[in-house]
Amino acid sequence: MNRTKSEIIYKEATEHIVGGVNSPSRGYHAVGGGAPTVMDRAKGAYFWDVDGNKYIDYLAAYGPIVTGHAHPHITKAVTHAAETGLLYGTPTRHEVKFAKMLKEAMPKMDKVRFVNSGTEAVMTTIRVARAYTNRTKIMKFAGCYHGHSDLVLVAAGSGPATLGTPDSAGVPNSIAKEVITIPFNNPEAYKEAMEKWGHEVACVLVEPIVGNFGIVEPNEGFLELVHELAADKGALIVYDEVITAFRFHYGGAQDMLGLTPDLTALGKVIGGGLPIGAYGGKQEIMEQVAPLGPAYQAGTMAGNPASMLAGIACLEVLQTEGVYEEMDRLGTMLEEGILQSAKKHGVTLTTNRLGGALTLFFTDEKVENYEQAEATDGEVFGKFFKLLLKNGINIAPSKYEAWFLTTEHTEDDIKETISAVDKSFEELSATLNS
Ligand SMILES: Cc1ncc(COP(=O)(O)O)c(C=O)c1O
Ligand SMILES: NCC(=O)CCC(=O)O
Repeated sequence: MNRTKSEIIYKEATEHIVGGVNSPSRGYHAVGGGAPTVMDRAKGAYFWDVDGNKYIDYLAAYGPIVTGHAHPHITKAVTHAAETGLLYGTPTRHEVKFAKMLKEAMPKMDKVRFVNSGTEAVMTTIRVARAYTNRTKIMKFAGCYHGHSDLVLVAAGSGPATLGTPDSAGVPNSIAKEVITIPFNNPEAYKEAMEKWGHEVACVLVEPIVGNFGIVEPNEGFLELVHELAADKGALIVYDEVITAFRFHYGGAQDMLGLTPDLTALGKVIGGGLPIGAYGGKQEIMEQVAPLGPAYQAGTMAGNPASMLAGIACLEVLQTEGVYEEMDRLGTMLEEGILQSAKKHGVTLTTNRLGGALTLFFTDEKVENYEQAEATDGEVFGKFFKLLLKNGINIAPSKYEAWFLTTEHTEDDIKETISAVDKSFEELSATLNS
């Protein structure tokens, strides 16, 4: 595969953009280095890079592209936004329509507010929880990524983990001291931490289904315990549904799990590919937010017509009968095909999957917390990533991320992917055995 143009453009990028990328996750440092693939265009389930190579895409831009690239219904909505004014700085009908749609899909939220990224959404839920409880500490689970605001860059998995700097420089110790981090799926550690700190905790921040050290579901009863003890101690529960909302079904993980957080952060899918975030929750808590209450949050771009119209269009596509069932069917097929191929080539592999989201871990252990994900073989993952790319499959360059299916992937794409994986495993086991 010729990647010359990617290499030239990346080299030029490094001269002008710090690290050559606009988000560290996009670099190939965690997969053995080299120039990241520079993509030229995308349509449906496919990418074409600047050298003309075609890929089946499972990155889905780290989750948002659930209806595939350049979906015609979303393209039409964005075109309409461009033609009628991209940014008003005034209320619009679109934001009201979209807020109603979100609330219908996630009925446990009484009120919402739109922002521009998942980072902003989570950051604000914390501020609101602190304002409401008049407490400062927060509790989070190790390896869960909640964006790059100061408080949540402590023991953050995903991108920061691949850099080996889980605690970012520039985050003062005084802030890190406000964060209590505990292992996911560990009831004893949670009980202990709640016993010790619970009365000082403003909120417990949870990815109800983890997406940032791979896809990891909560063990039976774990989230219920998280809710119960938080309520006992007067701490709020904040669900970070930036990845999970509208990924597994039409609505949030909270509705699938039958649990009610006090506040919810949203992002990714709800923007249909444009920048977005949102947060929402119980009326009484949301009334802390300005202009009604003392917790300030604002945004020049917040609720902009383009993101609203793209988000509405994306949810309209997701309302199509059977789309989630089909992603689950194809996800199952993909997982089974990959596992069979791993077995055939003697590759040690464990998979975690929910619907159309799948993570491959190079280990024979079950992965249900960050420590276990961290212990999986990153070097083998890096080799596999490069082989897969060469064989026409694009996934995230990190062992902590998921493969995301979209409504545009077909059974033929899955078959082609399984063949590419098979070829990659064959080549991988040859290198490992040589
Ligand atoms: C669970 C979760 N929360 C928050 C974020 C931050 O969102 P953004 O990158 O839009 O700021 C991410 C993703 O990157 C995420 O996966
Ligand atoms: N799961 C982690 C991400 O989605 C991060 C994307 C980014 O920061 O570029």
